[in-house]
Amino acid sequence: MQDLDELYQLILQRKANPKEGSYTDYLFTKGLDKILKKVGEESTEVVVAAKNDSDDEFVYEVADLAYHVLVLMAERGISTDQVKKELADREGLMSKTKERRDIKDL
Ligand SMILES: N=c1c2ncn([C@@H]3O[C@H](COP(=O)(O)OP(=O)(O)OP(=O)(O)O)[C@@H](O)[C@H]3O)c2ncn1[C@@H]1O[C@H](COP(=O)(O)O)[C@@H](O)[C@H]1O
Repeated sequence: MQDLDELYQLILQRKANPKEGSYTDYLFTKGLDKILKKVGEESTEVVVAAKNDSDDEFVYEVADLAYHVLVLMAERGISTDQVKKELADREGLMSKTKERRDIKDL
């Protein structure tokens, strides 16, 4: 069982200690442009899979995209905690916006 935080930590470990035969290491060695290309490709694959009937294929492509986004975050030096904080801040902001919308709709 591997959650996104554990996967991110493993990706950071690969960045700090390159491992022979590791695909993550291969991406870091190739650099930012290669990682961006993969994120672009995997995003398109998610869009295509979402239009098809297979949930398994869709889940597979979302997992591929999640992995490549985590590699991109590690390359850019952004932690999962920073994204979680952004989402948490947004939660407060969104509920305030909703309150304002509800008041306007009265
Ligand atoms: N979650 C993933 C993961 N998801 C996708 N991929 C790789 O992403 C690639 C996507 O397939 P593509 O056909 O698009 O790419 P490709 O033809 O293999 O490679 P390119 O030449 O296009 O770059 C595959 O090679 C997958 O193995 C992943 N590689 C590694 N992980 C995890 O990352 C961790 C570290 O793994 P290693 O880096 O292999 O040690 C482990 O927990 C792994 O499970």
